[in-house]
Amino acid sequence: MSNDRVHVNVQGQQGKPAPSAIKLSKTDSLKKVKMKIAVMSGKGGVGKSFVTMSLAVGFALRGLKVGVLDADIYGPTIPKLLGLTNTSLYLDDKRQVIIPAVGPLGIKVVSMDFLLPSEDTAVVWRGALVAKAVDDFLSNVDWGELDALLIDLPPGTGDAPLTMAQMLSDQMTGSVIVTIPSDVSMRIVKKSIDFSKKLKIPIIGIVENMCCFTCPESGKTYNIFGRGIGEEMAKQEGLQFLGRIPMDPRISEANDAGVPFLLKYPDIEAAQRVLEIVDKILEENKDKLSGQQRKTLSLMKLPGEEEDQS
Ligand SMILES: Nc1ncnc2c1ncn2[C@@H]1O[C@H](COP(=O)(O)OP(=O)(O)OP(=O)(O)O)[C@@H](O)[C@H]1O
Repeated sequence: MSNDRVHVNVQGQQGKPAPSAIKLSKTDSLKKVKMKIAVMSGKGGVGKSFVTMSLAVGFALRGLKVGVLDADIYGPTIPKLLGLTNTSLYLDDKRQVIIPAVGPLGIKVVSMDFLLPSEDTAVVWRGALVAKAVDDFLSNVDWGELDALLIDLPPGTGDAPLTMAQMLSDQMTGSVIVTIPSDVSMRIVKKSIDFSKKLKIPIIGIVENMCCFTCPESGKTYNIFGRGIGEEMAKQEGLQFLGRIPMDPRISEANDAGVPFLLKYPDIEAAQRVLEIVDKILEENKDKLSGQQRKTLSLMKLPGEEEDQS
């Protein structure tokens, strides 16, 4: 990587700038990745990164080899959500490629967060530098063989997500659009749909996060932001509605602790909803995963104890 601020560990030596003469191309780097899914949202704070991380964990629980590219350069949160703080990327000096960090269930992760000197450092780059950093990530990371790579795009439809989506558009399998069911958010979702269409990224579907909250004491469900708006919007736009994920304090607690809630609280409703979304995406993309042996991992079992389903 050419920018001074971008440092990686070179064979364990922290802080040494990586050489710029890197050999892979974007196409090479992603060649062995079967499904490339961009996760986007029209506005910040709707849980896009949480959904990205949960889909990654869900795919891994289904036996897929998974990677996550945290392209949310200005607010990278994937490492935190996967308990990968204080982790660095490594450069394979011989092959001149970046080796992703490895999180729970073997999920490979590359994030700008690994390259910042501290958690509180703000990235203040303009679009061109951001594009360069993401291009470096896309071209120089050795993802190896992956069934699914999830790309957490920056929120909105401005300069940063546009630059990244443009760079990726010819490579993408599709996009997943995340929203909350408020009227305001749904108006903004229309922009994401338009954005994806203009960039010719096929839209896999819409996920409604924080759809509702069920009070543990009364069992009563409250639709805090609104009801059914995501599904309605999907219908109007002729898109697949992938599902809704409830709000649950155990999710934020697990997120803050850096433990995927799917692993910590596998039997809560939100976990079932996420796995339903995962299964819909897998069903829709089964042609890309052909040859992949489908596994079902019981959430009550530890990873590795799963049984193959033929
Ligand atoms: N279903 C949920 N239940 C409880 N908490 C949630 C849920 N979804 C997300 N959160 C919490 O909401 C906050 C925002 O989530 P997240 O960082 O994923 O949003 P984002 O859309 O990626 O934000 P930005 O786009 O601004 O980076 C986090 O603290 C996360 O733990």
